Amino acid sequence: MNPLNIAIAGAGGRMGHILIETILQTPDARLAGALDRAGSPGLGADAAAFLGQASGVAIESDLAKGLAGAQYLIDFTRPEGTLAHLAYCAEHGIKMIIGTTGFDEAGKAAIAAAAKKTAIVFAPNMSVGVNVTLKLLQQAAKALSVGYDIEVIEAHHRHKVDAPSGTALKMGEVIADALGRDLKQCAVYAREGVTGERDPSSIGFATIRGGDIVGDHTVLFAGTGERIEISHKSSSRVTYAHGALRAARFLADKATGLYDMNDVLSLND
Ligand SMILES: NC(=O)C1=CN([C@@H]2O[C@H](COP(=O)(O)OP(=O)(O)OC[C@H]3O[C@@H](n4cnc5c(N)ncnc54)[C@H](OP(=O)(O)O)[C@@H]3O)[C@@H](O)[C@H]2O)C=CC1
Ligand SMILES: O=C(O)C1=N[C@H](C(=O)O)C[C@H](O)C1
Repeated sequence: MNPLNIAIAGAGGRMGHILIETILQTPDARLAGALDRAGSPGLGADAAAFLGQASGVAIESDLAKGLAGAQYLIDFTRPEGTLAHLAYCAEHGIKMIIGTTGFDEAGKAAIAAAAKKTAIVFAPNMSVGVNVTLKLLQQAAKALSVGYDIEVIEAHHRHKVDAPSGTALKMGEVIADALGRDLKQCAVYAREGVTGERDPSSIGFATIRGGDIVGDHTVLFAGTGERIEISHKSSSRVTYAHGALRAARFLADKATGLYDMNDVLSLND
């Protein structure tokens, strides 16, 4: 069996490290390249140096060098980095697995456009558990559509730069869709001062940042006389890395198209 030749963007980042470690332990995958942004301190070093190992793959900022032997690019970086990689991958038919969060509408549109030229899985959370939780939320929202106030609470490590998390926003979208609401119209992202009473049609978001929290998400359905909480807690980033590799395997027979983890995990209704 030919291995999946995978390059990693953000090779020096938290997700980059766990992805490189996971690929080196995965028989059907081969580390085929490693990228980081120009100016990154790790450029030129072996991509597995942080493990005390030699992978034979140096970290590059030049996309042509870093992607020369790659069929897939797994990208967990920042929107501006992903969008630069996207243009190159679309042009060269390199399939992408995009885990980066924090895109604006124009960024999401650019990903959809690139998927006409190459195959892409784009998902704010690649863990199996979160994607199953999204299904539970869909069901709960339909059953609790009247008389329950909905609040999404997320907590992440002190280094996270975007808020609310991509996963929290996805949870809000899934719930809003199930209720026939538009998240853009009903989301409340912050409260301070005299806010007035809660609008029952709103979906509230609360963000906590601190320490080394990998990623916790809870959706609270608060009714009269009872509360339902649906929670997912990540204790290791390895679950995201395994999801990203499942996404790469899923793309093996796809030439173009935009997919999400529902497609990868066969969770579509
Ligand atoms: N979909 C999912 O399942 C998950 C998604 N994420 C998302 O993945 C992203 C990365 O998270 P994490 O690994 O914790 O972040 P880190 O900050 O640890 O890593 C980001 C990496 O991307 C590099 N980078 C930053 N800017 C650019 C750029 N403009 N071009 C190229 N590379 C760049 C950084 O380089 P340098 O350090 O030199 O700046 C670093 O190597 C976030 O958006 C996060 O929300 C995270 C976990 C799971
Ligand atoms: O930045 C992180 O760490 C994470 N980001 C993703 C998000 O924004 O939802 C996924 C996970 O929660 C970890």
